[in-house]
Amino acid sequence: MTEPTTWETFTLDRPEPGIAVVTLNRPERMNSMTNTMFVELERVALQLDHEHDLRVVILTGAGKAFCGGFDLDDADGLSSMTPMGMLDQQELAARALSAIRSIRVPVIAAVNGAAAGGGLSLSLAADIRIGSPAARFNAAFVRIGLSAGDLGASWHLPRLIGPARAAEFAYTGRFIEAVEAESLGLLNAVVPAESLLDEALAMARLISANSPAGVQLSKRALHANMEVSSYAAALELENRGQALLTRGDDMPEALAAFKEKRTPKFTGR
Ligand SMILES: CCCCCCCCCCCCC[C@H](O)CC(=O)SCCNC(=O)CCNC(=O)[C@H](O)C(C)(C)COP(=O)(O)OP(=O)(O)OC[C@H]1O[C@@H](n2cnc3c(N)ncnc32)[C@H](O)[C@@H]1OP(=O)(O)O
Repeated sequence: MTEPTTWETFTLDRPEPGIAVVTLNRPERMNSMTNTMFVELERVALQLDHEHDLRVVILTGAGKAFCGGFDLDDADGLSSMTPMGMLDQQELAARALSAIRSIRVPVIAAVNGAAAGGGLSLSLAADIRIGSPAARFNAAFVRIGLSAGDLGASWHLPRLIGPARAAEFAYTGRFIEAVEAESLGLLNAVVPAESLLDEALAMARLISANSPAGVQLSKRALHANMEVSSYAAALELENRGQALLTRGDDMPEALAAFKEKRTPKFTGR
C-alpha cells in the first residue's frame, strides 16, 4: 500500500527506522475529533499495523492540547440524527480507537496538554502515556450530558486507576493534572514539555532494541489477559505465546548473542 502523502487531521512522521509519530493536527480546535479524524485514525492504524518493520507508534497532539474530544462545533447536527444514525456515529469513532489500541506494536501517547472527553479515551487506547506538566485529563462527558461509557474509557479507567478513583473522576468531571495523573498511574512519567517527544522517542528506542516478536506477543498477552476471567486461562494464553516464540528466530539469536557477548540482531520472525 503506497502511503498517502497528506492526511487532513494529523501528520505522520518517521523520525527513525521502526518508529512512527502520529500528531493530531487541528491545534486551533484543540485537536478535537471529527468524523474525518475518526476515519483517518482508523485508516492509519490499520496501515501501520501491517508494517512488518514498525516497532513503536507515538501519538501526540499539535499545539497546546493533546485532544479536546469530539468537536463540539460538529455536535449541532446530532440531535436530528436517527437513533441508528447516532449508533453508526458512535461505532465509527469506536472503530478508530479500537484500531489504535489494536496496533500490534506498542503505542506511546505523548500527552502534551489537555486530554478531554474522547481525547481522554484516545489517550487510554495507548499502552503507555508520558506527559508534559501541561498534561491534564478530564472525563468531560457528564458536563455535557454524556456518559463516561465512552470509547473505552469506562473499561480502561477502573483497571488503570481503580474503581473508586475511576468513579470519582467520571462522576465529578474534574481535571486530573499531570502530577496527580502520574501518582495514579494515568501517566507513566511527567517530563519537561520541551523534551516530551525526545523522552517518548527514547522509550521507543528501548522497546525497538528488543525482540519484535517478544514485544508484540507481550502486548497481546497483556491485552488478552485483562479480558480473561481466570488465572488458568491467562496461563494458557501465555504458554501458547512462549511456545510460538521458542520456535522463532529471535530467541536463538538472543541466546547466541548472550554467549558471544554481542548485541542481538532481531528480525521478529
Ligand atoms: C454535546 C455532545 C457532543 C458529543 C456527542 C457525541 C456523539 C457521537 C460522536 C462520536 C463518539 C465520540 C464521543 C466523544 O468521545 C464524546 C466527547 O468527546 S464529549 C467531550 C467533548 N469535549 C469537551 O467537552 C471538552 C471541551 N473543551 C475543554 O474542556 C477545553 O477546551 C480544553 C480541551 C480542556 C482546553 O481548555 P483550554 O486550554 O482552556 O482552551 P479553551 O477552552 O480556551 O479552548 C481553546 C479553543 O479550542 C476550542 N475547543 C476546545 N475544545 C473543543 C472541542 N471539543 N470542540 C471544538 N472546539 C473546542 C474552544 O472552543 C476554543 O476556541 P475559541 O474560543 O478560541 O474559538
